[in-house]
Amino acid sequence: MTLVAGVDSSTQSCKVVIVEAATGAVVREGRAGHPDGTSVHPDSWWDALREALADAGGLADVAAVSIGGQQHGMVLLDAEGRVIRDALLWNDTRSAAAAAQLVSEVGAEQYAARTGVVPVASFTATKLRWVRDHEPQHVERVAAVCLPHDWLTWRLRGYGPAGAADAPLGPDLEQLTTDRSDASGTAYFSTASGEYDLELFERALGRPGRVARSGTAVGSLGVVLPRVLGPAESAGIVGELPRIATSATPTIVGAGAGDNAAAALGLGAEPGDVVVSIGTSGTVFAVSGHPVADASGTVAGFADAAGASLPLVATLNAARVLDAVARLLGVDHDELARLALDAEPGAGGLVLQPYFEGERTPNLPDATATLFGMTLASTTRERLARAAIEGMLCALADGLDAVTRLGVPVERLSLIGGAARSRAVAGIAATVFGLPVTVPEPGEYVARGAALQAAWALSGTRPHWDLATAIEVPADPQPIVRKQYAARRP
Ligand SMILES: Nc1ncnc2c1ncn2[C@@H]1O[C@H](COP(=O)(O)OP(=O)(O)O)[C@@H](O)[C@H]1O
Ligand SMILES: O=C(CO)[C@@H](O)[C@H](O)COP(=O)(O)O
Repeated sequence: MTLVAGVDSSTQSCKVVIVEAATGAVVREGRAGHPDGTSVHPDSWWDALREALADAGGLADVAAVSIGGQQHGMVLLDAEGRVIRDALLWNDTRSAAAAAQLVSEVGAEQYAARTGVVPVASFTATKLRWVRDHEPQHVERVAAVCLPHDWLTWRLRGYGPAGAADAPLGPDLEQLTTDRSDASGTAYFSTASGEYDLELFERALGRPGRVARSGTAVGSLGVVLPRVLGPAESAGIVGELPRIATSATPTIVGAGAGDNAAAALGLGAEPGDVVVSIGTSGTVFAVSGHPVADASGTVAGFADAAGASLPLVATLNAARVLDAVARLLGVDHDELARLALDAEPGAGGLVLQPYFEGERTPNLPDATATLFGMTLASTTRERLARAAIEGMLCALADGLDAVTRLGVPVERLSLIGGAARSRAVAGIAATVFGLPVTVPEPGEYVARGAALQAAWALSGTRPHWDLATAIEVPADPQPIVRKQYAARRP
């Protein structure tokens, strides 16, 4: 039996699944936590990856592995392969003014036409501009810029800071790789052409960039950007690393992907399928045959991990909204779900605008959350629980509207991510979206997509694995919910 592994290095944790290459059946799993915060040292992801791999029984019997990861995070490396500063993550909003500045210099239409996206604080380019403006002491040291999954892929292959025991191959920056899906979240890459837009990179950091190329002389001009691999390409092989049981036969390392694109692979999403993921971020995305350019900036025209496009809307406030309200009510997630299901659609007029962490869609980086419609009658535990789920889902339903307005077809909606495990979320989603909702069997779909990519790199042919459905909820439109929410829109 040939085994392959997939990794989801996400915001809150690192998850590993080891599956049969032929069927996708899960054989072993592992996980490890990531630190809190929106500015994180990449070493903590590397530690978590090794811990999660060990928890999953190691890679000794695994033929190929691939890494899906949280998108957009800015990893800066110096010429010795050292991390220059903590990575600024996708949910760090300090670069909101830098984003506005870049858009005013280039124009929203131009950005959308050249890259598929209009920068907001989440995108890597805006973080580079923030560093240029606020930490100029770092700028001249930057020898390479990469993303979380690019850096972990490089580390897993045995590269890393000069002299580190767990980086036997040393700091060869020319070995950095990425894929289209993650590169398309930088705001200096064209989804349509599959090439970096080096003028936009230089505009952001104030230094010229160039693509990594083996054999380039040390000291060559330009900041190194990872080479963009195709969906079935491999980045190399797993290095001989302490704490990772490696086999006599080399373990191939796949290209890896942004987490949402990996989830689309893991679900086997096709045109007509819309995926709603409720993890730290809330995302709504679809696989599309055509690149999308939305100059309003609501829909990001990302690339997928299989050669197509992945129009996507992301919110900053998703599963953690439910965590916060459960904490406030002093209950666990099962009890929160029970409470919510005991309240009526619309929660008696209680509306939670869930901008706890600022918001990205709509672009309100400094916003805070607000509870509207509190009366003596509406202010109950049940209605608060329901308002939390409804508010979080209404923000995503606005996202779905934006995706469909661009002509992306919607035939089926699948719900994934940590909060899809809630007993209440799928049922309430059917009232808010007004569509049938499918929840696949609980599982790590980003990691599964990465594993599928690993199997693809191994055999050269895209595998098609069966997917088991746990819950199917028929459409149950309750227009009152979105009407109330819309009335409170900023
Ligand atoms: N049954 C549940 N109901 C609601 N939320 C849940 C449930 N189980 C887990 N979660 C939440 O899901 C989130 C983790 O989801 P995950 O998709 O792994 O996040 P990420 O990929 O962003 O790290 C956590 O905030 C966790 O509290
Ligand atoms: O910023 C985005 C998508 O544009 C987020 O979806 C990140 O990719 C983080 O994902 P999670 O860790 O929340 O799954």
